[in-house]
Amino acid sequence: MATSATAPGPVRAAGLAAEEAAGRLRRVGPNVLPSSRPPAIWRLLARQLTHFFALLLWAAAVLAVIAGMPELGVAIAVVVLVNGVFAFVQEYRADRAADRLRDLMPAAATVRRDGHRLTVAAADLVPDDLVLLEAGDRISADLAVVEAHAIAVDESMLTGESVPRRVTVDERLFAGTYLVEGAASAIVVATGQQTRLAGIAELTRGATRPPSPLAVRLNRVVKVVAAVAVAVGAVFLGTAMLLGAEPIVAFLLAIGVTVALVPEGLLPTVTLSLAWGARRMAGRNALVRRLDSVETLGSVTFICTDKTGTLTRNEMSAVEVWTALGAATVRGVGYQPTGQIDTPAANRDAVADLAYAAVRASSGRLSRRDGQWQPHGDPMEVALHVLALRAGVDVSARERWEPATAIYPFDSRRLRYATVVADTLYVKGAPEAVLSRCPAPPPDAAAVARRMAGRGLRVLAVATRRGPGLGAGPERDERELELLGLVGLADPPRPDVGQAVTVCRTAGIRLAIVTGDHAGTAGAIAEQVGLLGPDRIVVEGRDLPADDAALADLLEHDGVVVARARPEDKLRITRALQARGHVVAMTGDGVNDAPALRQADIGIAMGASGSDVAREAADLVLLDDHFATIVTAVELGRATFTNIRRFLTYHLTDNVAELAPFLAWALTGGAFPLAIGVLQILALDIGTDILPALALGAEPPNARTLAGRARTGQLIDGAVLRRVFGILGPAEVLASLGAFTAVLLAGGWRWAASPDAGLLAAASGAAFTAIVLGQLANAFACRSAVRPAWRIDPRRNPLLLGAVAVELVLLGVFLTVPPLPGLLDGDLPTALGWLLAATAVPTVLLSDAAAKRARRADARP
Ligand SMILES: Nc1ncnc2c1ncn2[C@@H]1O[C@H](COP(=O)(O)OP(=O)(O)OP(=O)(O)O)[C@@H](O)[C@H]1O
Repeated sequence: MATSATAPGPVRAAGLAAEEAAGRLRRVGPNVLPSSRPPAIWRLLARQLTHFFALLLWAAAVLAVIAGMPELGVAIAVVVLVNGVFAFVQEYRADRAADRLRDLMPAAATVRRDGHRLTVAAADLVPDDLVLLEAGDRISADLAVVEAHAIAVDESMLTGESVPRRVTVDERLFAGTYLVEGAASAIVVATGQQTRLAGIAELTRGATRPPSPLAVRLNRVVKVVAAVAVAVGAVFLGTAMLLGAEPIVAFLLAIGVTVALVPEGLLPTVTLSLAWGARRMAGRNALVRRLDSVETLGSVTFICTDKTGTLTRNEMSAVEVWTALGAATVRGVGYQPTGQIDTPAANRDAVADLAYAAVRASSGRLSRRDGQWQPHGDPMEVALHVLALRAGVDVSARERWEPATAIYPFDSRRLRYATVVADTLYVKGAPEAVLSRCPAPPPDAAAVARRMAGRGLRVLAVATRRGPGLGAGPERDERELELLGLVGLADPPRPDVGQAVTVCRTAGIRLAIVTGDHAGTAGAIAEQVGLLGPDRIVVEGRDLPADDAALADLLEHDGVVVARARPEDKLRITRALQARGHVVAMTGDGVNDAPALRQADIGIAMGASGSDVAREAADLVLLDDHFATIVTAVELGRATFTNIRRFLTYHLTDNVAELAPFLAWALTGGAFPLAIGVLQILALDIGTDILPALALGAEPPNARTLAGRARTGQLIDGAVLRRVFGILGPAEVLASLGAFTAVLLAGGWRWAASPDAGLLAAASGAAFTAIVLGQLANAFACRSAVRPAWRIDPRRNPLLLGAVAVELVLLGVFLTVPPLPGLLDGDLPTALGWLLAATAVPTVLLSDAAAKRARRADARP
């Protein structure tokens, strides 16, 4: 490994003065890329009005006007316009929601200013700032390297080259790339528009995103329904011609029917409902990076979580120290450097030496600013600094006299971190990774480490080596070590993890801990939070079964702990579970976790800790790093998925009710009059139906959301189709055609006769009213797939109450406000018509409840 270091000059080492930085920021402006201006609104709208389908409809509208049916022409035009505007508004809002999500997680950078290490917003970087980088960091400006410790950068986003490039002092690092190995400090040479990335961003702007898998699936649904609509149109055309209608009139009516039945509004409604889901998740600290992850989250069946920070608080404190001279107990509060170390006097110096060595082999520090102690970097390393201060070691002073000459940063292969200071090497790391490099470790060291881990402590071994010739790289230097002792760090479990684990178990979601930590530590924490399964399986990464099927078998025992897992183990585990049909959520925070995060159905990274590389590869970022937040996100994902099914069920039922009159008319060869016309269908589709469908998309999660297994995959499955075509649709058809026929018969109509226009309009008004009222009842029925509508508290979805109120007002308008009744061919129903139309409500509610009851009875053993 190439290692080079030149100590930065005295001015550079302290970084810019804060005042100077602020002045420069005012002069050169913030370090942001020119924002990619969204395309003009009129352009987006125009796109919705001119796609292939819309153009066909425009042509049909013109034809209709020419053929002397202006009301049909206008109606078709209204459909195109309303659908276009509707799709535009929803897409626009969903895009906005996605933008806001991005803004929630601003990029940060670590700099040195006035000699202090600070975290600043990447946008505040200015030329000549001294930036401190560690493996996993995103590079936020163009930089010149002044100090390099075995660094490599991933420049694939700029050059397409996927092999990381080794970089040494004086070379350039470019904004938008990632440091994937080592540690470095570098000076900012260009920010914002001046960076190389800005030039490239200019080129790629306007590139279109590929459609998401969900969009592809939904498009399929829309296509199937559209095909049905076209078929119905064709049957209609044939029948009309057989009955002697003029071909052009028949043709246009057929187009009208087809238009009416195609659910163009479906896709945007789904998108909006995903955006709602994403917004709710963001409100609960779960940030999805793509909208369709909302839906995938709902179908997660297996969660692999790590430990530190997710199950535990990531508030480490060194509580035990062991040296060859004896044990020590550390007492103190949080990061307060005051505290006490209980140990025999003879051991004090050994403990102090160990603590100093541990801090030197770290980069995390505690520093004092404005009278406050503040942690910087890895909380575990900060805890070691606290330990050193409690042992009475003035680390900062000694560090100033003894600067590091080489650093071998921690990586998940070596499991060690080492620093060379002149003729001394300081090392800390996982006990087995350090003890194996000590020729003569104290005989009981390994046993002590195991005992500490068994109590749930994270254990580090600290060692040193003295002598000339150091600085030749970790492989050469990290040998013949002399063990200084062990440190046990406590990191208490988060309080509400236990509950979240229980929720997962009721939701049929399997769990596993996949951690880089020691088996003893991980097993103890798993036990404490109730995650360890009844079989108490704790296995190390290297002992995992070589065969993927056997690996999946092992993990299917719920609550398995995989300790000392390497990044490649995470990738294998993900693949093996996916091959079993699991939808896998996998957490990761390190640079090397990126492949596993990409492979997982839901890759989860941490917003508070963890690397930028992992966040970039993830689908979900936990702002609070908390395991319970994963469970919340899954719950909201399921709720969103259920809502999409709810309004699909609602919408398709309406289509059945709209189709039936045409089928009845066509199948009887016109002997049974057409109960509703094309314009009435349009009034239903783009009038009364829209708001309740949207309101169903906002149904809040309920107690049942997380009870039982996830329903994966299909939005429209057998259950939805049975409900639509077997229960809800027929109930509405029965009520509407029943009302229609009864009004006709009461008005003196006989089979195969043409009813007079007034009677037909009154009967048609009754049929129309029945469908609207049936849909009203249907909206409440669709709120649950298992409970009768009247068992669900209506106040839980006030939007729906508002939506049905509007629906009723619209019904009144369509029936009474001229010229609408004349245009729609539907008059105010007669008293009998009203009465029968009103039966749609109990018909829909009761048949739905009966079906739900029957299904429940079936489900019982
Ligand atoms: N900064 C460090 N310096 C030295 N050793 C470390 C450091 N961080 C971790 N280790 C050692 O490496 C082991 C693995 O750590 P790593 O951070 O890879 O685990 P992880 O998978 O992130 O753990 P978790 O699941 O707890 O988040 C630890 O148990 C510890 O012994």
